[in-house]
Amino acid sequence: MLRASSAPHRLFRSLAAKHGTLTHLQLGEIHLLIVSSTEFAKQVMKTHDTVFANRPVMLAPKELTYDATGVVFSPYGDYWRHLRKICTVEVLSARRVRSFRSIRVEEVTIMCKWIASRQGSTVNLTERLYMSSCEINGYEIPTNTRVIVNAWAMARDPEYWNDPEKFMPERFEESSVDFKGSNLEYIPFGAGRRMCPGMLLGLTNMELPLAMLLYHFDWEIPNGMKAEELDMTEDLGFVLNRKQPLRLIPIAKRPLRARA
Ligand code: HEM
Repeated sequence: MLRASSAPHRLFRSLAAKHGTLTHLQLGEIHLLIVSSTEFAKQVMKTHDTVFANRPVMLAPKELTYDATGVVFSPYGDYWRHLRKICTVEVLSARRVRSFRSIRVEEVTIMCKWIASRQGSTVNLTERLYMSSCEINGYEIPTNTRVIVNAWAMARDPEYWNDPEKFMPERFEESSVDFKGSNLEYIPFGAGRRMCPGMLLGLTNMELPLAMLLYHFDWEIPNGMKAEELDMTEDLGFVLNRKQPLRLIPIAKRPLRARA
């Protein structure tokens, strides 16, 4: 298990294939419940949402976030509810996200100008674009069990997806599945009470740069490599990253106009 710790999402998926999509692990005194199917994720994130909305007390967040007093790591309760309200109503509301539009456009234009100045040479895109106890299915889940919902595995479940490992964005064109937490087979922003409150800001900050990069440039893979040959190895950090940076060659397609 320790050897597989750089890809726990893969390890947990293979454990699920062998032992079932609700797996209990005991690591010393810590109970860990790994949920790898939409059916059980629904129990955790919808049916028993309040029970699982808590966060474990962990050393790193305590040290790094002023005794876990931020919204991400604070325990479920009145204090978290208060912070969450400030986040959704004041900091991350649609009105607030819209109000930063001009800054967003300015920043993305600066990035595109930089890319245009590197036309024909290879640019590193990954660097540049960072932009209480309860019962489930007859099993008694002890208090303080830590739950990991393997959203990565669920988004690749052949029961829900055709050709699940294939990058095929067009699969969403005719589909009613969205990413806002109601379809548990696809939950990049989580689901339930602790779902990401920054979804709108995150999406807005992704959509504009992506649209401008595709509108103004064509992109070529260096060294005559084919798309299938790109190294897609994953690297686990706070989120799942590419191990090798994405290096592509920008070819200017439509000129960037100066904005007022
Ligand atoms: C594409 C970008 C983003 C993705 C994919 C993402 C994804 C997530 C996920 C999966 C969670 C955990 C949800 C759960 O436990 O069910 C989360 C929580 C959270 N996210 Fe995001 N997020 C993004 C952008 C942002 C941004 C831009 C902000 C704010 C500036 C933000 C603030 C938060 C906060 C505060 C929480 C904790 C909420 C709580 O515990 O109540 N996120 N995010």
